[in-house]
Amino acid sequence: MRSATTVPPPRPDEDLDRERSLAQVAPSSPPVDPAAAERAVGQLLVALGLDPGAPGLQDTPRRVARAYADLLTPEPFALTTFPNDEGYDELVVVSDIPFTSLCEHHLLPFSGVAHVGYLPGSRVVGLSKLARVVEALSRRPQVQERLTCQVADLLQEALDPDGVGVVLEAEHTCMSLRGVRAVGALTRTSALRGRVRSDARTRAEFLDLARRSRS
Ligand SMILES: Nc1nc2c(ncn2[C@@H]2O[C@H](COP(=O)(O)OP(=O)(O)OP(=O)(O)O)[C@@H](O)[C@H]2O)c(=O)[nH]1
Ligand SMILES: [Zn+2]
Repeated sequence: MRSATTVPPPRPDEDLDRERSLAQVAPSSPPVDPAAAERAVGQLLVALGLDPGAPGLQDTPRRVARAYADLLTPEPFALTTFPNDEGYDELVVVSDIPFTSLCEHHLLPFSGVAHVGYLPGSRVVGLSKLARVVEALSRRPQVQERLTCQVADLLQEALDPDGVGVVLEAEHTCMSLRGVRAVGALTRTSALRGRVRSDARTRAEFLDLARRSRS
């Protein structure tokens, strides 16, 4: 049986608990105010010594406001799960999930790939939803460590699997385009939960699968 909102086993009060925990980990942010954002970008141009009336810059406030609205607006989705009828009890790993997030210190993008795996309990999750979780949590001001933990915690809470593993590899443009200008420097973070963390064999297997990714 397909389920778009809940994870087993079905206990009457449990569905509500899980939905609540999902909302806590991934709360929807207030909507962007496009007109206010556009005005603010216009003021920023002036403060930076630029002429917002110059031919090439006339539409820039609107474009920049829309670009940031895009980067900060996650696409809603349902975390569809299915009963684990086959009793599948090995790791499921989706690797090389591309993502882009916004560094909360500079509001510059950091981007790379995520490797997300879990050890199923009584339900399995739709594979695309692993990528959607990464995407949804990326579209907010972040630091890479928090994003990594939020992906792991959301899956652990919503799916109640035997374990979760998340590895993120990203390049931060705040560190490559400006400042120290360390072009190509890659930051790797990981968050392991349940048996993926506590069981040495499972942990090693997950990290090996994540390492064997294309990147
Ligand atoms: N831990 C962590 N640090 C980050 C992340 N994104 C950016 N930073 C760092 O946040 C720090 C902010 O440091 P500040 O000294 O306040 O800012 P800054 O003067 O612009 O620093 P520089 O980048 O060194 O020029 C920098 O070291 C960034 O590299 C992240 O995802 N995780
Ligand atoms: Zn930054």
